[in-house]
Amino acid sequence: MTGEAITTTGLGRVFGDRHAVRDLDLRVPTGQVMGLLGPNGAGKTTTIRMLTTLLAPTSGSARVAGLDVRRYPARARRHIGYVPQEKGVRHLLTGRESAEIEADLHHIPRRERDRRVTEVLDLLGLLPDADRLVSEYSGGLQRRLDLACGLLHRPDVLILDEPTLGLDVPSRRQVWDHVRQLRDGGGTVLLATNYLDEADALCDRVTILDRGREVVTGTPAELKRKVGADVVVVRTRQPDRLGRALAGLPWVRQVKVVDADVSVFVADAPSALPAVMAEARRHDVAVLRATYERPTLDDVFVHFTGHVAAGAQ
Ligand SMILES: Nc1ncnc2c1ncn2[C@@H]1O[C@H](COP(=O)(O)OP(=O)(O)OP(=O)(O)O)[C@@H](O)[C@H]1O
Repeated sequence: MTGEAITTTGLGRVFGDRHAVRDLDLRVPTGQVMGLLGPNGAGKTTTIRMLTTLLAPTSGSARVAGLDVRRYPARARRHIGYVPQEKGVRHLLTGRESAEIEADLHHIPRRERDRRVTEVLDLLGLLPDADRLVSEYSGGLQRRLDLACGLLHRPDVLILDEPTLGLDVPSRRQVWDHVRQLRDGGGTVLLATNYLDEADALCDRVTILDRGREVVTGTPAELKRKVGADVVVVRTRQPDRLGRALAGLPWVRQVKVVDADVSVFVADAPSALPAVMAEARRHDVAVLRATYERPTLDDVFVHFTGHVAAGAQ
């Protein structure tokens, strides 16, 4: 599959007089991980339900793997692996049995089934636990089993709703590693998340939704650049001398001196830091400490939505 794995055009859904999703133009290139971010009620799940053919749009259109989801829902579903927020309870089954049932739902023939089940369990590192009851699984294992089940029919596009909700840090990182592995193997992933560190670590691009509308789309780095500059902060006993030396240099956007700290606003802090240090040396300024700060995706989120993300710790 080449080009765009997911394309929506003016996609919308109304419930009564409430616009859950409005006029959404989403483009997810093949082979990328795309994040859908937004405060609670922003329309992430509604978007995902329309893309996975579970909910009919009230306006616009959506194509997944080149197939219009309204016109060809069954064909589109064959290309989509969907892992919802809450999977059905299957505590009385082993991991392997759960995957087998899922394979049956996809009408995978018996002989092929056993091979595929072993393949996906292996891919997610679940073979050692395959024959234990799911009721004995940790949250992280359960989530990896959900992912495994989403991959059984070898979908081109994987759609995940809050893939690491409620998981501890090591389990979250494991899930991230698996998502990256899928992307590196050529797969496309769309995921909704409330965790901005997750979006930053995992997503090639993100779209922020608010009240059903797209607010902004870009790579995490592009979005951070949109909200502001990086800052190099230098602590020194001669802050005014350093401030004067730096002000007016072409690569310095702004200098602020507060007590012993000189804050230097620049486009890219890691590359500006050595230049700041060189200026300090040239003007005989002794540096006590130098650090830098970059805007985070949390800053981006607040900037564009005016809300703090629900998943922010
Ligand atoms: N079946 C429904 N009937 C009526 N309103 C709905 C329905 N589903 C969603 N909504 C409304 O649509 C809006 C978007 O909801 P949605 O679940 O898509 O948001 P979300 O971004 O996924 O939020 P969360 O992070 O809380 O899951 C909300 O105002 C919600 O109340």
